[in-house]
Amino acid sequence: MKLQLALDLVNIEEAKAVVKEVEEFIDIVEIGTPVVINEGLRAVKEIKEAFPSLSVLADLKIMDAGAYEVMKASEAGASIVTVLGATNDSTIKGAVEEAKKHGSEVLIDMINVTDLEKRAKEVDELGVDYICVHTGYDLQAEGENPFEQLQTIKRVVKNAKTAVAGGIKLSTLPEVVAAAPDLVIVGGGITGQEDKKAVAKEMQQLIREAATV
Ligand SMILES: O=C([C@H](O)CO)[C@H](O)[C@H](O)COP(=O)(O)O
Repeated sequence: MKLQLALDLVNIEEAKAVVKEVEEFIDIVEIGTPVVINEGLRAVKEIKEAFPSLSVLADLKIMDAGAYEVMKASEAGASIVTVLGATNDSTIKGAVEEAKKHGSEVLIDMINVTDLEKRAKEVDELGVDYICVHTGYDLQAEGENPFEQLQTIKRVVKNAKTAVAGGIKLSTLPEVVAAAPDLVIVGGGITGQEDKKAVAKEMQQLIREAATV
């Protein structure tokens, strides 16, 4: 089980400062969609150059032009690129094929997919690397979380790795790790804390303990 730090509400310099603080406790740095909108793929490139031992995920939330956008993100240094599960199979297949050429991976974000079980089974047959349940900011604000959805994908996904994102905090992490996803994605649960290092350290500990049970 890996820990991914999601950086969403920062510029490149702020992103570097946060990663520097917690780098020893995380496996993957996510350049979040708002950062890509503000800074472009330069953010992926600069973070990868500054922290070569960490994997970088580009949260492009691709909906079309899968191959082209995966190519650009991979060239910038992304090891993982996100594509929306709500899009069509052609876009996903194009993204997967292109990622293979670059040695990168595709994470399918199932945000707002209405029939999660059906779509997860379909997407799982397309050779994707990760299937991720995700409660976005706007639904988090309405009190939703991705924990029940995680149980669903754990039950039906047979090939891909599973991931979970959306408002995960230190207090809710035990419930998440108990479901044994392959990847736990945390943004505000680390970046919004005063002592980011201490929180990231505790999160890594919980994840490691769960992996040895
Ligand atoms: O993908 C995300 C969101 O859509 C904004 O881009 C976040 O990275 C993801 O939700 C994780 O962040 P937190 O919810 O703050 O943990």
